[in-house]
Amino acid sequence: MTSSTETTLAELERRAAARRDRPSYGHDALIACDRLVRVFSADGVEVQALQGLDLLVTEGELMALVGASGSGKSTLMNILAGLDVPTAGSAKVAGRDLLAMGPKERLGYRRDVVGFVWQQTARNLLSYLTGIQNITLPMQLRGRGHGRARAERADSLLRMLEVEDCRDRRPAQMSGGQQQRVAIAVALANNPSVLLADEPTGELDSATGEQVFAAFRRANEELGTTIVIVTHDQAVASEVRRTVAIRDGRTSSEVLRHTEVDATTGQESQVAREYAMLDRAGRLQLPADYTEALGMEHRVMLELEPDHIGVWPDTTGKRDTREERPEGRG
Ligand SMILES: Nc1ncnc2c1ncn2[C@@H]1O[C@H](COP(=O)(O)OP(=O)(O)OP(=O)(O)O)[C@@H](O)[C@H]1O
Repeated sequence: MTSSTETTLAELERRAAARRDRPSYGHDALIACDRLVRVFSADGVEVQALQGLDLLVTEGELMALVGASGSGKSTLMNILAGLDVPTAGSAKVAGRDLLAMGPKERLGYRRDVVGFVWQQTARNLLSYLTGIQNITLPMQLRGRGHGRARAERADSLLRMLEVEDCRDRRPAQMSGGQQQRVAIAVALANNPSVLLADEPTGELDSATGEQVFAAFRRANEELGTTIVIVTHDQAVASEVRRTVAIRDGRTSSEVLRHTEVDATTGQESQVAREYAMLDRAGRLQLPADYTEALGMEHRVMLELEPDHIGVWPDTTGKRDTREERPEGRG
């Protein structure tokens, strides 16, 4: 064996060891979806609702999920809510493996780990119970604490979300926005690690939607609850620090926002930047308007630069065609 081969072997061993010791994907995330797949079969036709979706959400985040109709948002939310099981891949929430849970664990997961708020208010609240009864019910079902402690927690949630006046009213006696804020209190009753909301402002006018979003923000800031909101509402999507877009069952891009303070004037401004997603296999989805603008399809040329990677349209085929084209034809 030559010395250069020995070096190569030693180097390979070193790399293999480094790979083994590397922390697993999403080890420090509260929600970790890894190559998540969900296939539905209906009338012999298969629909791939999720096609290898990767998503990491850190504890304490308040983030939005956006995407065209049919892109897979609700499918993902149902999986995270423990209501549906993925076909393949992995999904972990607060250390629970959503593919490995049995029916009993799944029930416990839905009761203790996640809370949800749906678009349809009727799905969130029981019509024959008052606000406070709706909020204490999940605590009662969990069987922890005494009546007074439960009522105290419910009252503090009603106060925090500014709907104390709905305490003794039934849902029909509340406005749509109040119903959604009481629904947030119900979802928070058992102090879940994650609060999931699917189009929670979908049926509300923009001013009311803003109040409901403010209630989510308060829950996130005061209780530290991690919140994922699926929304078509641009106002909601632009007010969170992180918006993840789903396209064709995969996360396709992300917008991150932060506040910058002008050093001279001291004025604050919101800065938003869009990122493309690089999956674990190194695949990158380029925005369709970029690839179309440069006529990129099938193949692109890549070049590694010290601080970036250049992507160029592949001109080989075009040049060949031009060269082969008989004279006088274009
Ligand atoms: N139970 C099901 N059986 C068959 N196909 C389904 C089922 N649920 C969802 N799908 C299909 O999976 C794809 C993703 O649907 P999903 O509801 O997750 O999209 P979405 O992004 O939430 O859309 P919307 O914004 O309209 O709610 C769609 O093509 C949908 O028709």
